[in-house]
Formats: sequence, C-alpha cells, structure tokens
Amino acid sequence: MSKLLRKPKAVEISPGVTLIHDVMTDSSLLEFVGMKVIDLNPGATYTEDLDKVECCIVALTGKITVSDQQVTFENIGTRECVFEKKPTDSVYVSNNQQFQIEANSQARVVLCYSPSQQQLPTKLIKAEDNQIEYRGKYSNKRLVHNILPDSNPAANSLLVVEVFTDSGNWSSYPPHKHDQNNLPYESFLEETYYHEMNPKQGFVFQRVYTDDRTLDETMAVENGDVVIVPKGYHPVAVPDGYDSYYLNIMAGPKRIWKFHNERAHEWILERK
Ligand SMILES: O=C[C@H](O)[C@@H](O)[C@H](O)CC(=O)O
Repeated sequence: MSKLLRKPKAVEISPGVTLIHDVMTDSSLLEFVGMKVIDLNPGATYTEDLDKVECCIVALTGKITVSDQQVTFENIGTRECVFEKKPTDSVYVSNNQQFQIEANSQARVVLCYSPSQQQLPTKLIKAEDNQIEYRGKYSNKRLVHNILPDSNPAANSLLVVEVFTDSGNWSSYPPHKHDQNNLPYESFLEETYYHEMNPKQGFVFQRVYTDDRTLDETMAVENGDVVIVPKGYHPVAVPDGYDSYYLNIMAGPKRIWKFHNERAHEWILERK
C-alpha cells in the first residue's frame, strides 16, 4: 500500500472518544501539516493543550461545544452528513492554548494543525462565513467551501478547505502542485486529504506525482482514508455513480495558496 495512504482506525483514547486518524508531523512525511480525526459519543469530551501549533477544529458532522479557557462556542455544527453539502462551523485555536470539545450529539471532528508562534485570538469560523466556489467545467466541476483560506487572517500558517466532487468528475484538476517556495509563481504548501464517499462503498483514484516522476503514486482511495501530499501534483478522479468529499489541510513556510498547473494539461482550462 502506498506510503501516502492512511486507512482509518478506531482506537478508543478516552471514554466515548475514538481516534480515527492521527497524522502528525512526527509520524508522517510532513513537516508543517498535522491532522487528527476523532469521533465523540454524546456527552464525551476531548481536551488538548497546544504547544507551538495552531488548530482549526472542524465540526465535520454532529453538534459540539468548543471552549478554551476564555470563550465557549456552544452547539456548533450544521450537518449530520457531509453530503448534505452545507458549510459547517469551525473554531480556530492558536498556539499555547488549551481547548476542550464536548459532543452535544454523536460527532466527528477533524483537528487541523500547523506551526504557530504568534498567538492569535480564538475564533468561531461560522458556516455562513465560508467562501463558496463553483469551480471547473465539463467533467471537472466541483463545489468548494473555503473554511480558512489565505484571505482570512485568523491563522498564522493554516489553510483549510473542503471540496465536493460529483459522480464522473475530476477535481484538483487539471493537475496542480504547490511544492516550491518560489513566490510570486508558486508557494510551498504540504497538504492532506481526508476523503469520504457516497455511497460509502465507493472509491476514487488519486495520483500524487512529481515532474521527474521520482514520486508517482496512484491510489484507490476509500471512504475515511487520508492521503498525504508532501509534494507534487495530486488530481482526484471520481467514478460514475459515486460522489466524493474531501477536506484539505495545507501549510508551509508562507500562508499563501499559489499553485502551478502542470503545463501538459493546462489546455484543459482553455476550453470554451
Ligand atoms: O491545492 C488545493 C487542493 O488540491 C484542493 O483544494 C483543490 O484546489 C480542489 C480543487 O480545486 O478541485
């Protein structure tokens, strides 16, 4: 199995809290981006002390209450299933802060981490404040919810976005990369994909590859899988009959999303 593909697990880490994914920089190919996926039963609580990282707490499904030692955001979250295609609520918590999550219902939460030195205010990122985009044409149409884009100054290095790609379409396509610290032409951002499928037995194909093909992995990615993108192009293809969801976390030396399209496929964008 590719070293870029992580399958979901189910480890109960405290009463009512199950760890589904734990992709942190000390156990992955990544230096900047970390992520955890946790399930919480109603009434269960999860507490974490952040060191020199910031965290975006995404209420993926269900209702949660999030607090640090000063503020509390009660009963946030907007959906029971990501395929309701409604934006959801998130909370930004900065470095050297403690946060607690309490589940008001059965909930799945994605914890998105990246380096942070300068402590910023804890902030509710409301669903209605997500920037919505309809990208692409022909068979690369997708719906994008920008949860924490580089235009939002709430974070020091973290970028979070979710993407819905319907049956028979491609996304993260034409292939693009952001693995060079070469602004204004390209930024260096590591990336993770947390995938869900509808129906659940579905899969997508994702290829992660570099210009020189020293990295070239094509994976069948299933519901709940995580794909790690340390570098390279990273297109996703969705088979007929299934809809795809993924949550992207990006971070690097500069909090700017400036990607480079693979020249060989850039003509895709020129079609009328
Ligand atoms: O670089 C960002 C990620 O590859 C995705 O968020 C991608 O941009 C989604 C898309 O445009 O299809």
